[in-house]
Amino acid sequence: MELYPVNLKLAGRRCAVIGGGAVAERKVKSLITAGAQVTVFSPVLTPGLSQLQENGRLAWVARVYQAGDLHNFFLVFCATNEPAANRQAAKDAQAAGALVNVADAPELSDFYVPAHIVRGDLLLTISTGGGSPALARRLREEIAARYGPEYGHYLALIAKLRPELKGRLATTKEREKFWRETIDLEALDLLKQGKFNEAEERIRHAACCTGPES
Ligand SMILES: C[C@@]1(CC(=O)O)C2=NC(=C\c3[nH]c(c(CCC(=O)O)c3CC(=O)O)Cc3[nH]c(c(CC(=O)O)c3CCC(=O)O)/C=C3\N/C(=C\2)[C@@H](CCC(=O)O)[C@]3(C)CC(=O)O)/[C@H]1CCC(=O)O
Ligand SMILES: NC(=O)c1ccc[n+]([C@@H]2O[C@H](COP(=O)([O-])OP(=O)(O)OC[C@H]3O[C@@H](n4cnc5c(N)ncnc54)[C@H](O)[C@@H]3O)[C@@H](O)[C@H]2O)c1
Repeated sequence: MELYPVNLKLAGRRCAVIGGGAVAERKVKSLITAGAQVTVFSPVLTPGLSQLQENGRLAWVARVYQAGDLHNFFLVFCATNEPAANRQAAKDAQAAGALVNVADAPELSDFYVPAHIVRGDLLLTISTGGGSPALARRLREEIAARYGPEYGHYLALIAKLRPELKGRLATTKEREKFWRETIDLEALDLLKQGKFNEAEERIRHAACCTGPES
C-alpha cells in the first residue's frame, strides 16, 4: 500500500518507547532532537539512553511494560526484543488512540521511521516501505554525500528573502517564476566555499533586479 508522506511537529508531544536497547536508542534520539517529551519503559537501558536519562532528557519507567501504561501518548514505539510484548503494547496503544511503530512487525505499524538527512531546516527522507532498511541506509549515505551543509545555508538565505519578495512581486505566478529561475547553483558553490556574504549578495541582487516591470 502506498504510504502518505508527512513531517510531524513533535515539540512538547508525549511519546513512549517500550524497550531500552539499540533500536530504542535510535528512535529516542531522533524524538528528543524533534523536541518530543519521551518516556521509556524498560528494565534496562543502553549506556546512551542512561546518559540521556541522567541528563533529564527522558523519563524512565524502570520495569517491563504493563497494561495501562500507554494513556495520552501521541506516538508509541514498541522496540523490545520480545515479539509478544511488542504486539500487546501495540494493541493497547492503538486502543488508547496513539499512532504505533512496531520495530519487529512492519505489518502492525501505523507508520515507519524513514532514513533521514538534516541540513538546517532541509529534511530529506528515504522510505523503502519497510522493504529494505539496509537500502534506505545506503541511499541515505549517498544522498548525504551529494547534498552537503551548504544546502542548509542556502535554504536559510532563501527563506529569509521570500517574505521580501512577496511584497515586490504581486502574484503567485510571478513569484513562482522568479524562484524557479533563481534556485541557482552558483550561489551554492559560494556557500560551499564558505563565502556566505557573497552568496547572499548574489541572491539579493537577483531579487532586487526583479519586479513586475522587469
Ligand atoms: C531507516 C531506519 C530509521 C530508524 O530506525 O531510525 C529504519 N531502520 C534502520 C536501519 C536498519 N534496520 C534494520 C537493519 C538491518 C538490515 C536490514 O534488515 O535491512 C538496518 C540497517 C543497519 O542498521 O545497517 C533491521 C530491521 N528494520 C526493521 C525490521 C523489521 C522487519 O523488517 O520485519 C528489521 C529486521 C530486524 C531483524 O532482522 O531481526 C523495520 C523497520 N526499520 C525501519 C527504519 C522502518 C522501515 C524504513 C524503510 O521504509 O526502509 C521499519 C519498518 C520500522 C521502523 O523501525 O520504523 C534505520 C536506518 C538508519 C540509517 O539511516 O542509517
Ligand atoms: N526497526 C528497526 O529499525 C530494527 C532494527 C534492528 C532490529 N529490530 C528489531 O527490534 C527489536 C529490538 O532490537 P534491539 O537491538 O534494540 O534489542 P535489544 O535486545 O538490544 O534490546 C531490547 C530491550 O527491550 C527491553 N525489554 C525486553 N522485554 C521488555 C518488556 N516486556 N517491556 C519493556 N522492555 C523490555 C530489554 O530490557 C532491552 O532493553 C528486535 O526484535 C529486532 O528484531 C528492529
